[in-house]
Amino acid sequence: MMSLAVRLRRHLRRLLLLFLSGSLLGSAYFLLSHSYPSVQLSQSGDPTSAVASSTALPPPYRTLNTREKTHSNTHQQTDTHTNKHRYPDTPTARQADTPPQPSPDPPSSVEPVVLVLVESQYSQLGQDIITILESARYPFRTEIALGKADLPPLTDQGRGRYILVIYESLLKYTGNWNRHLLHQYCLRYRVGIITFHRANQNSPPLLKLRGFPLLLRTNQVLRDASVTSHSPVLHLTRPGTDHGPLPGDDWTTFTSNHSSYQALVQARPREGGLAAGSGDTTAPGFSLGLQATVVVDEGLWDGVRRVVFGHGLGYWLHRLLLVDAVSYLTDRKLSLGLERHILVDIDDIFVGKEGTRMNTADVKALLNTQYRLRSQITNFTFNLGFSGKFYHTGTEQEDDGDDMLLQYVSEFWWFPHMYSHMQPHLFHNLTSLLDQMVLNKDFALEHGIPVDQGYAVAPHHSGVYPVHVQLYEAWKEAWAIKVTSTEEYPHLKPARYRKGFIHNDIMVLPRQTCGLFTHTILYKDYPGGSTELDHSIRGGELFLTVLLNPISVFMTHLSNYGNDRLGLYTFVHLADFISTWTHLQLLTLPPLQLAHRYFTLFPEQRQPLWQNPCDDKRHKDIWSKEKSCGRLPRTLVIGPQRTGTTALHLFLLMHPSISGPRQLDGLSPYREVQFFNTNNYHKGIDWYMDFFSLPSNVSSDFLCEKSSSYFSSEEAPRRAAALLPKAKILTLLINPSDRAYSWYQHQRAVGEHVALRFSFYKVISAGHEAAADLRSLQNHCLTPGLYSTHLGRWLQHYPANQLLILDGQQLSSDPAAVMNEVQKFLGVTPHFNYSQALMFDQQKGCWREAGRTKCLGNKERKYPVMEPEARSFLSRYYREHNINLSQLLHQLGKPLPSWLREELQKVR
Ligand SMILES: Nc1ncnc2c1ncn2[C@@H]1O[C@H](COP(=O)(O)OS(=O)(=O)O)[C@@H](OP(=O)(O)O)[C@H]1O
Repeated sequence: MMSLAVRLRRHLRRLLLLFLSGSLLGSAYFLLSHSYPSVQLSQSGDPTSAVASSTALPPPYRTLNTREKTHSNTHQQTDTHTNKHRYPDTPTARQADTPPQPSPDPPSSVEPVVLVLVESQYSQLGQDIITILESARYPFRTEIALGKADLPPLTDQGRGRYILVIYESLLKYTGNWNRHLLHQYCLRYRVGIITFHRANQNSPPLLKLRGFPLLLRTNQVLRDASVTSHSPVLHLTRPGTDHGPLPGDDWTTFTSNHSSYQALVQARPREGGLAAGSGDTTAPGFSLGLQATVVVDEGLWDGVRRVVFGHGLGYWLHRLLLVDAVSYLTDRKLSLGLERHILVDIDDIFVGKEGTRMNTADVKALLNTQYRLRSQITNFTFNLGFSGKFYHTGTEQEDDGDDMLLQYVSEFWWFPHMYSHMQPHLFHNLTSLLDQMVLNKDFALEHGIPVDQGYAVAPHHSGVYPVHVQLYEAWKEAWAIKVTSTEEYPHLKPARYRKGFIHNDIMVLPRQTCGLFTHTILYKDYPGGSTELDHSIRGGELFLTVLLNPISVFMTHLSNYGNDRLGLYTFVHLADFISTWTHLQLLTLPPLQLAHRYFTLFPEQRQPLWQNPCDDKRHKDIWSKEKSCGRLPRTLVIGPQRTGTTALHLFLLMHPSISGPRQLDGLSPYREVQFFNTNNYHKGIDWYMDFFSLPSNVSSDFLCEKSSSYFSSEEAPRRAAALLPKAKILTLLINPSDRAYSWYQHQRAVGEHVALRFSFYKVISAGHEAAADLRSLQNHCLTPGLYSTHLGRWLQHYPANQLLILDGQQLSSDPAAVMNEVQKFLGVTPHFNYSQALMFDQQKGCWREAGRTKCLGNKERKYPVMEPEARSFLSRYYREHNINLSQLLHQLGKPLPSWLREELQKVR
């Protein structure tokens, strides 16, 4: 028998559907019938996708109560009260009796993207929100909440664009005249809202939000924040009380008489800080004498779930709760889970000046702490990195400490450093690197140190990133290394952007900072004062690092474990704080297992993205002096294929200041390096640079590389822009139909069977069911011609002024004019006179260097003209793309080539 609860739920669902369809239709009708020019509906006609920016918009669609009507005329966003009798509003009958419910079965069609509506680009709170989202790797989009009626489009063809909305300003949110559209969206897609109220000196002491059963008291001075137990928001957070004053004297607290609102955090007024009206805290969900600083609206009021903070994210507990609020309001879709892996490396074992090393008491403390930490961090084991050369080079007590470490060798994990702690990038010669490693390995074998852990670290990150290929080779050969770690990829800062990658089968894990460095040995001398370290542990940077990273590898040094034993202090207190305040399950895994886990969690990080080592001073400092960024090209000819790119490249190379790749590995001028678009990329930048000789003058001479399939490659623009952000990009366009035909004819000329078997028309018009080889040829014929798509991708990564689009037809008829344009664009000197240097060979039908006989570029092929049937098929096929291309060229302020004008005329 159907239970009452089930029947009630169904009834509510039906009511919700009725409400939704009614209000959505009503809104759509209203917006459409008033046809405000600034309100655009998406193709789906969904009113929640409206972009509303007009200041003349009507008040919200839903029935207003009397007070709201009065205020809506003046567009006043909040009511300021001192009169207790007017607080709080009684909900209208409809709201009280049948509150709309969020969809119980959320539609799957919502993008997992958070919409963040910030006050301005630079607002502190906005940046704090973004920092947390970025650190947690949650996709988000930021919009500036400008006008009172602004709302970005929320849907795209029936699909919800956002899984959660974070409004930096509660007043901007509640004061938005289109918030009913936002709420409809939230109801339909079960989307929640997080918002903050930051009071300032001008804030009235009491604020009643229009349309919400919520009263705000501002500028409160509070202490002893306690997280209430049993809140549905709590996931990572453990309830408890943070004793002591809350930072600042501008806290906002909330009271509500509606059961939808529950206190999540409550605090006591500090003496002298009690605000008027505090006696109202008898309302449901609020405790007597305590002020609610964070409240949860469970959606019983108007169907929308919210979490409202009465301060920014400067307070550590709010940062933790924000992570939980995101998880709660997205039904755990944006959630980091409870497991956190921590690996603590202790580097420089045996290295270090006398007086900064561990004695036997320190080693005992290390062992004891390791056992103690195992009760909070499963399997916790310190990972010791050693340089054998410095064994027994401390004081007598420190040498005893060395021996004690070796006595307990099996209690720890071990990894090799360089024998003499040398930086690997200084060794250009693989053999000398290997010699150093073998010395350390011999030391390890002699002292019973395990040599099979597969993990190694290089001093000062040297050679790990930027990659020193010799280091990777030597590691593999000497130690069979499979894992390393660095803080340098892609850059040291900001730390939250650090990633891993895999190169030459060695997994590189990102390393996090714990605030301890070789020189940090005394608590009292901690940079910025010892409280800095405590802040970092107690909810600050170090705590957040563990909170927001499923895997944290920390690097500490021997010197942090002698003297004050700051390393032990740090991790013991960190583990205590985490156990007190969170449900996180901490564990340690050996590096190899950890690395496998990391790349299972983040498979997209496996492939590296190489940057230019000279663009980061730290990278340059740990890059071999024998390598030079001068050996990276400054110009790329990207294609597409069959548009005259070989001729263009050879014309460029005629210029006295321009040179191309050396003819390595039998690379003829007609062969291409194809670095950015193929697996060659994984050979690393050393491989790429080996193609180029250092130009005589790095600043005025140009290295140029041409690979004509870069143009349509998905990967090439992103990779090229990461390594060569300042490069000038040259592309040649001809009619895409002719390009397709030229490719087909080229395939026939080189004896490609499928091209010989099928007519051009058969190739281009082949259906999905066609054989794979035919489809592949079709793809090569057609896809590069989707010019606007490919150009759009390059323009996502390069500014328009670094891209020159040339007319291939003109390169054929008047190359000197084109080359003059190119010279100007590149800023290359001296001016080279191509009119004199180039001659057209009538007999061969090609351009050649004056005085020489060889054709420059692929010779014009003699092949039959394209069948009219194929031409009109292709004109139709490319029609949309050609229109898009013309719009793109128009936006870029570039003239339309004649072939494009002709194609556009056909459209008409
Ligand atoms: N100066 C000049 N300007 C413009 N076009 C020229 C020039 N010289 C040769 N060609 C024609 O370019 C076609 C070959 O293009 P690519 O060199 O880009 O081919 S490839 O991608 O490197 O295979 C090839 O086209 P088809 O004639 O269709 O085969 C050549 O004729």
